[in-house]
Amino acid sequence: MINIRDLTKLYKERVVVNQLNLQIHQGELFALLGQNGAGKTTTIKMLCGLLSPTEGDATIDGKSIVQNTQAVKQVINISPQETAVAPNLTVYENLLLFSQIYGYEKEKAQQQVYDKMALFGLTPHQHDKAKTLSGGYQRRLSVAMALMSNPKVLFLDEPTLGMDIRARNDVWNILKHLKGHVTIILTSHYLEEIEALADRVGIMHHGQICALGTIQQLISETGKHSLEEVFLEKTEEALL
Ligand SMILES: Nc1ncnc2c1ncn2[C@@H]1O[C@H](COP(=O)(O)OP(=O)(O)OP(=O)(O)O)[C@@H](O)[C@H]1O
Repeated sequence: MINIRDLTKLYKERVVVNQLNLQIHQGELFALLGQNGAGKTTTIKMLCGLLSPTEGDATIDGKSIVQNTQAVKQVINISPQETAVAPNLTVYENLLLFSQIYGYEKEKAQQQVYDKMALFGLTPHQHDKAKTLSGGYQRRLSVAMALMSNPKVLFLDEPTLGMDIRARNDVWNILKHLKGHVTIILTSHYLEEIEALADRVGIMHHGQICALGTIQQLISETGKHSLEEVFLEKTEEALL
């Protein structure tokens, strides 16, 4: 579904993503894990067509992110780190706007909005302006909006940042429902989130994937006891 080949990004002379090679399968929930600055968001932005790679390419559903960015944008969607809701529109209006942007007829659009509000527990807040929602509810709305286009591939950059335990649990349950139907690439610093959701994990360090596999594989390959121990070993810096 996603085939990344030698994907590279330089900011001035600084290499931020370094000849990344990775395949992500259809319907898989793939977690990208890495320290601050490892290159996760930059990778996601390139895959979404928001940033041009310096070198390399990737195909999504057979379409090149370099040659065919518009076609890629038709099959993907993203819930970015910075929540992308229109602050002065209500929950209902935000969702309806997105549904209509994606070209759904009014009746179909309204039905989609009601479905997504129910799925995300947003119905009681449908008349609230987005700016009055708590951070956790804004994230829920942002993820719901990303699903309005019924994407084949969904990128979620730290989807549960700032959510309380129940809100996080609700989003996890939604993502578990989507697994197998939508290919999901998720970044998160919460290891328990990755343990709960991910089919496979890629640990990113200095712009490269330094470990790849299921959590069980990573644990048994390294002889460690937990994903946290694996992560700490793989991202350890040499002491000067
Ligand atoms: N527009 C930019 N210009 C210059 N450097 C940038 C730019 N955007 C990101 N960087 C740098 O690229 C590196 C990788 O950033 P990126 O946001 O991809 O990391 P990340 O793994 O997503 O980190 P985090 O976990 O903190 O979100 C960082 O050192 C960052 O400072």
